[in-house]
Amino acid sequence: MLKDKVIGFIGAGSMAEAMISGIVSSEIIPSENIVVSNRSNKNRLYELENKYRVRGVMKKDLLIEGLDIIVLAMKPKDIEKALVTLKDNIRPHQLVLSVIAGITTDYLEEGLASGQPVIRVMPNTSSMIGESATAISSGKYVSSNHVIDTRLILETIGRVYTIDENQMDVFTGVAGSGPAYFYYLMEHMEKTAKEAGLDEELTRDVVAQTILGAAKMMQEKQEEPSSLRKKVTSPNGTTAAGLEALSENGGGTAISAAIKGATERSKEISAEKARELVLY
Ligand SMILES: NC(=O)C1=CN([C@@H]2O[C@H](COP(=O)(O)OP(=O)(O)OC[C@H]3O[C@@H](n4cnc5c(N)ncnc54)[C@H](OP(=O)(O)O)[C@@H]3O)[C@@H](O)[C@H]2O)C=CC1
Ligand SMILES: O=C(O)[C@@H]1CCC=N1
Repeated sequence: MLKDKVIGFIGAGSMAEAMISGIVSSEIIPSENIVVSNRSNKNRLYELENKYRVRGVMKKDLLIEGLDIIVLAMKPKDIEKALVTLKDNIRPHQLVLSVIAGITTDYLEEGLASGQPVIRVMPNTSSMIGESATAISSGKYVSSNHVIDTRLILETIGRVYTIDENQMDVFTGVAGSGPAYFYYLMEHMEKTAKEAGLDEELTRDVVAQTILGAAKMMQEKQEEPSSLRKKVTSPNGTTAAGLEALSENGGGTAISAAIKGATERSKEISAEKARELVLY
């Protein structure tokens, strides 16, 4: 039973918190069965303990043996050292979920004891409110029960998609990094509206509600975005003028470039790590 399992987050940053927040509010795993750890920032562990009633433990005191599910939630640069410690303590039945961008299941399987079940996961920070778009790809040693448990956990933080691992880089570019593009867009919408005299508090709400409404229209009406866009755009109207300015200023190209840039960075991290493995 999932509620009897102990889940340990190695890494106590924004992504770990976003996932913990979603999991704790769903009560699928009791908060006393959730452990979170880092290497140096004790205050951060106190903060998470107080907010979510989980257990905060410094890395050196973390009993890996006591965990059923281990979530790797550190930056890519820190994974190599983390694997060295894990390899000595991990047991074959323990399931490893990695949310680290660019880190492949091959890399993790290589770095851990042979036959370790590993699932690569790409959530986003909307996990915090149960609205993540999360992808999963299984490694070679994962059973169907591992996938069932993983999906049950991740469904508490939003929608879950099973994809081939070769699509993980672009998924990361679209959905892992995606919220940041919308925040950037919102920053610019807010700034421009404020400069034109719209009330600041009102603007914040209006911008968020406009994006939320557009996203829900896509989900609920199951219509192509281009078709929805056309319905907003009256001939010779305000939207046509707005879209023309957007296109003239490289709006579409900029969005594609953002996704391609993030996708390439994910591929680059995988390649860097694969090279390190060869040298090791
Ligand atoms: N933020 C996001 O939107 C998303 C992030 N991700 C992925 O999640 C991962 C974490 O990102 P994010 O939360 O933003 O990063 P943060 O920098 O906020 O957090 C990283 C955490 O890892 C800890 N850490 C590093 N090495 C170790 C170790 N060996 N043992 C225990 N703790 C360790 C750090 O604390 P200390 O230094 O004290 O050890 C820190 O708490 C990244 O790999 C990223 O690719 C994936 C999807 C979305
Ligand atoms: O910026 C990053 O590398 C991480 C991965 C996806 C979102 N944040």
